[in-house]
Amino acid sequence: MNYLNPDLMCKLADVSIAVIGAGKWGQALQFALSRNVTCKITSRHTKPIEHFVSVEEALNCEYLIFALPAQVVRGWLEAHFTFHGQKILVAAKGIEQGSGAFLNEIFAHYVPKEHLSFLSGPSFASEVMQGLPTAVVINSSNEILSKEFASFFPSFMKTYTSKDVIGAEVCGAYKNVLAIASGICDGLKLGNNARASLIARGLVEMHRFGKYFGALDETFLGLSGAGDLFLTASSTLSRNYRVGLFLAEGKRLEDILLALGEVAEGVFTSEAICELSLKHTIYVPIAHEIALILKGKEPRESVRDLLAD
Ligand SMILES: NC(=O)C1=CN([C@@H]2O[C@H](COP(=O)(O)OP(=O)(O)OC[C@H]3O[C@@H](n4cnc5c(N)ncnc54)[C@H](O)[C@@H]3O)[C@@H](O)[C@H]2O)C=CC1
Ligand SMILES: O=C(CO)COP(=O)(O)O
Repeated sequence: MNYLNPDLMCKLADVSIAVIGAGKWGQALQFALSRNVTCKITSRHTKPIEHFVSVEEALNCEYLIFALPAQVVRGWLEAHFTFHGQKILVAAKGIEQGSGAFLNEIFAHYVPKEHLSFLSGPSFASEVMQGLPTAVVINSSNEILSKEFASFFPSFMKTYTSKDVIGAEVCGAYKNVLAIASGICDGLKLGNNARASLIARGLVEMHRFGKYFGALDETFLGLSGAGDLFLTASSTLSRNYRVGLFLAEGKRLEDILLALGEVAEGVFTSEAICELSLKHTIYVPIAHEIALILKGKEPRESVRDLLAD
């Protein structure tokens, strides 16, 4: 039961909101928000979900939550989206392959900054679907927008707000690559010392990368950075961690992704990070080795190279 004040409860009754993307995260967000508001949802394929609507009907809502894989966001916006004042919460985590574009840069072509916010923090969809305690951050240059979206979330999801959009984006995207690395470490049975060292050095690397783009130090110490990294790099609930496990076992990436049946954003973001690090001369040894492993390098060779580095 959510004990919101009566005034807010009245306002919530009138909220017009839709989730774009009915994958694991989209459905989990709809489930959570439905504690407080009537939340519509849409997807490219019709699904037997309550309040499932057409893309057109969803886009007519005042508040939109984008839970699409990061690599398809630009194409989806180009094909479907016209701005007419909607307020946006981007729930995807990733950096676009090829362009190296952050999601805030992609959305900026379609939506003014003051209508844009970004969701970050340690939040497995499967645990949100169970109503387990979760803490997330809503990041926007427009604090009023962040607080509006925060007011829609149920009491089991504690929401913080921050203005460090780029920091949240870097953390959400980079931790997926580090989760693959952690899965490889465990798949090779290198031990707890190795995994802890890898995660710690990964945090340093993610911070170095983020600082280049103007991210704030505290973001890396909080829920968006350390929180989401510790979660994703230490659990088989993480798709990215599982990709790492299976790579260490010698499975082919195509077979891993086919069997996974869900997106593993780190596979695509690792290449984007390497493209950006090359362009801006940023030292990213772990992300570099993950990109090489995804292209076929032997994981044990990468471990030797990282230890020798
Ligand atoms: N699953 C989780 O625990 C969390 C996921 N996220 C992020 O949310 C985003 C979505 O992830 P999930 O929902 O877990 O992935 P998913 O693999 O469960 O679902 C992806 C959805 O996108 C749809 N899709 C794929 N290509 C499309 C296209 N070209 N056009 C339209 N729809 C398309 C698929 O049909 C599917 O419904 C990712 O960026 C992920 O990192 C963030 C936090 C938690
Ligand atoms: O972002 C997530 C948890 O915060 C989900 O991680 P995976 O995409 O690795 O499952």
